[in-house]
Amino acid sequence: MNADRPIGIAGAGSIGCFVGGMLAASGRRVALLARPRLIQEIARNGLRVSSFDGSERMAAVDRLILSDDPSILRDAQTVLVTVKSADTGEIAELIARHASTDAAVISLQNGVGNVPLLRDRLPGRNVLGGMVPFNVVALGDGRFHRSTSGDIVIAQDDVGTAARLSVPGLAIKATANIDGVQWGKLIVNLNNALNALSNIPLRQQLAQRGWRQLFADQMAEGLAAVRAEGIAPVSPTPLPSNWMPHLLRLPDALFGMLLGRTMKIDPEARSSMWEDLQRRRRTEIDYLQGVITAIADRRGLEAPLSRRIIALIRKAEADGKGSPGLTPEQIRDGSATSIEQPRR
Ligand SMILES: NC(=O)C1=CN([C@@H]2O[C@H](COP(=O)(O)OP(=O)(O)OC[C@H]3O[C@@H](n4cnc5c(N)ncnc54)[C@H](OP(=O)(O)O)[C@@H]3O)[C@@H](O)[C@H]2O)C=CC1
Ligand SMILES: CC(C)(CO)C(=O)C(=O)O
Repeated sequence: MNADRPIGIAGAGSIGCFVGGMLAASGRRVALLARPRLIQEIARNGLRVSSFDGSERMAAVDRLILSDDPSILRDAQTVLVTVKSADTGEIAELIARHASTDAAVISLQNGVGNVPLLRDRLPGRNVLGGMVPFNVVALGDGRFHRSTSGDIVIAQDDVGTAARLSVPGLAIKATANIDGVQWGKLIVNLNNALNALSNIPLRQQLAQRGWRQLFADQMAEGLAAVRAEGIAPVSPTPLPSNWMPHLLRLPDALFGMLLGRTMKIDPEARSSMWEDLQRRRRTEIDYLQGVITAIADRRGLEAPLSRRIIALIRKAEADGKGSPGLTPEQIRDGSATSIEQPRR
C-alpha cells in the first residue's frame, strides 16, 4: 500500500470539493470520488476554493486524483463521507467493497442517522461522526466558496484524527460529544427548509423578523421533541441552543448586532436544501424535520410546523420548479399554497 495514503472523499459535491480542495491546496493527497460531470468541470478548470474572508486557493493538481470509479478509495487512510443522507447506504456499500478496513470513515453530513447507518453497514470499522457548520456554494467552473464561518468538528479518537486532518484555513476540532453536536446542528438545520422555501439568501432571510420568528417557532418545536428524548443538543454556534429561539425573536437591529459578532455570512449564502430544490434534486427534509415528526409521533407530541414545512417541501419537490418563494405568513398558513393540512 502507498506510504503517502490519500484522504478519500466519498461523493464529492459542495462539501466534498471544498474540504478536498482545501486539503489538496495544503499538499495532502486527495482522492475525489465524484460524478462524471463534476470530474469534467474540475478537469477543465481545476479546483479553486475560496472563503468569506477573501482567501482563495487552488488545489494542487498533482495532489488530486479524480474518478467516478469507487476503487479510487482503495489506498485511502481516511474516507470523508460527503453524500446527501439518502445516498449514505449506497456509499457505505462502496466503501465496504473498495476501501481498506483500517481506513477511518468520517461522516461530514447533516442529520443524525448517517453515523448509525455507516456503522451498521461497515461493522468493525472506525466510523466517526462529524459536523460542518459552514455553508459552501458551488459557483461552477470548478469553484467552491465557503460562505459562512465556523470550524468542522469531529468525534475525538485515540489517534488524533482531527489534528491530523487540520490544515491552514481548515481547522478540524475534536469533541467528546459528537452526538450532542450533531443534534445541535439538526436544530439549526431546521432553517434549511425555510431558506429553501423563501428563495432569498440566508443573510437577507435572517435580517427579517418575520422569518426569524418562524425559525424560532420551528426551533422551539424541534427542541421540545429532542428534549423529550432526553437529548441535550450542543449548539454549533457560540450561542447555546436553548437561547436561540429567544434571540431570534429580538428586534432587527439588536439581532443584527448579535449575528455580526458571532458569525460571518456572505450575501450569497443559501441553505443546501435551496440548492437541492433549484437543481430538482431530492432534499434532506426526511432527515431534518422528518426526525422531529418521528419523535413527535413516538412521544405523542404536536409538531404542526414541522409537518407543514415537510408538506411544503414535498410539494416543491413534486412541482420541480425550484424554490416557490414563499413568505413566512404563507408557510404558517398552508392554505395559501393549497397543501394538505398536516396530520394530527
Ligand atoms: N452544502 C452545504 O453548504 C452544506 C452541506 N452539509 C451536508 O453535507 C452533506 C453533503 O452536502 P453537499 O455537499 O451539499 O451535497 P452535494 O449534493 O453537493 O454533494 C454530494 C455529491 O455526491 C455525489 N454522489 C452521490 N453518490 C455518489 C457515488 N456513488 N459516486 C460518486 N458521487 C456520488 C452526488 O451526485 P448526484 O447529485 O448526481 O447524486 C453529489 O454530487 C449533506 O448531508 C449536507 O446536508 C453540511 C453543511 C453545509
Ligand atoms: C446553511 C448551513 C450551513 C446551516 O444551516 C447548512 O448546514 C446547510 O446549508 O446545509
